[in-house]
This record gives sequence, C-alpha cells and structure tokens, in this order.
Amino acid sequence: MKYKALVADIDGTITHQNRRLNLKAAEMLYRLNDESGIPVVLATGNILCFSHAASKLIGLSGYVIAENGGVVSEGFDTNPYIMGDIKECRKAFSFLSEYIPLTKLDPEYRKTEIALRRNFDLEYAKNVIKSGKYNVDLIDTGYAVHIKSNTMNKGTGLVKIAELMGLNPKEFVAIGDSENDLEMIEFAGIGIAVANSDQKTRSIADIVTDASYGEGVVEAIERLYSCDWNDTCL
Ligand SMILES: O=C(O)COP(=O)(O)O
Ligand SMILES: [Mg+2]
Repeated sequence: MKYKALVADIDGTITHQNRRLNLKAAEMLYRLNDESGIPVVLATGNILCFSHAASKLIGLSGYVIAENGGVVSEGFDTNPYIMGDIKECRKAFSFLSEYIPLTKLDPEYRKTEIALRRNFDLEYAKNVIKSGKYNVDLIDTGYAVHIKSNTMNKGTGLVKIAELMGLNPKEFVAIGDSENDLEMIEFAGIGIAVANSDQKTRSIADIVTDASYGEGVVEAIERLYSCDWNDTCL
C-alpha cells in the first residue's frame, strides 16, 4: 500500500452543499479508519472544538487540522499544537474594517486566525489587504472568508500531523474542494478534488472525481480500494 492515511476537508467535501454531513461519506470514513487501518484526519477552516466534535461523531480518532492549519490536534484528550499567530490577522482585520463592514464568525474560539461572513466584495478586500502589506492571506472557502497568516495552511498542518503520526505527507491521500485545501492537496502523495471544487483546486489536483460533495468522497475511496491504496489504476 502506497497510501497509508487520508486527510479530508469538511465543508463542501464530506458534506452536502448546505453543510449537512453526507452520511455515506461519513460511514466510509469510519470504516476506513476503524476497520481498514487507514487513519482519517479531518482538516478544516473551522475551530478545534467543532473539528473534534465532527471527528467524534463520525467515529474517528481526534486527529484534526483546524483553523486552516493554525491548530493541530492528535487526539481528544491531548493539548493542541498552536501553529499560527493571530496578532498579524488582528492588525489586518482592523485595517480592512476601516474600508468594509465585517462580521467575525465565532471569534471567542479562534486561536490563530479570523473568520468572516461572506457578505462583502472579496476582490476589493484583497486589494485593500495588499495595500496594507500584512503577512496574511484572505481566502474564501465557499462558506467563510478567512484572514490567516501566510506562513500556515492546511499543507503545513499536514506536515505537522504526519510527523506526529510517524508518516510522510506523501503517504497521505488528501481530498478537498476549495482554495484553503490547495497546499494540503499539493503536499499529499495524491491530491483529489471533488467535482464541485473551484477551478484552481480542480487544476492542481491529481484527480477530480465525477461526483460532487460527499458523493465524490465515496467515489474517491471506492477507487482507492480498487487499486489497493496504490495509484496504479486511478
Ligand atoms: O470554515 C470554513 O470556512 C469551511 O471550512 P472547510 O475547510 O471545512 O471547508
Ligand atoms: Mg471545504
């Protein structure tokens, strides 16, 4: 077996379009982790407690990359690794707020980055941020816009979690749907985009599934099983 673990994005990937968990994908991830000995990591822009709850409810082991790589956890009862620094994001947020009214999402729980409601002109905001020369990225997941440090992402989170699991990132299959998944898809041994993914994510992925959202995850995992977790027949 070339691939020994799987890292999956949450929103837009293992869900339906409206963020409801795709139960077929969840069942497949559970079996993969519990019966086939392929550990499953969840990677999301969402906060640590949400990610842990998702992992627990699917029946996984608590390996999560939260806040777009800012927070990495190797279990439910362990101290998380804080990989990012929120200070630069706060400065960028204050600067951007002078130009655009912004609504923060769950700020009381975020340790390393700032998530915003998607109710403003993103291209304009990106230009404003660029003019301020902050070391941050503004990224749109399709569900929220994030102000995050430009030195951390789900790819750097994958490098950390792979180290904690005694694996190489190239032994991972990564699956996602949007620009916050790009580095994770690149750093993994094989990167998969579900069919609903944005153009850039589709273009850097090794494989784009025929099916969208959670159905795409089911398709990808079935294809991997049929290749015995190698990429020879994909
Ligand atoms: O928190 C978001 O913006 C969406 O998160 P995702 O990384 O699970 O798609
Ligand atoms: Mg997503």
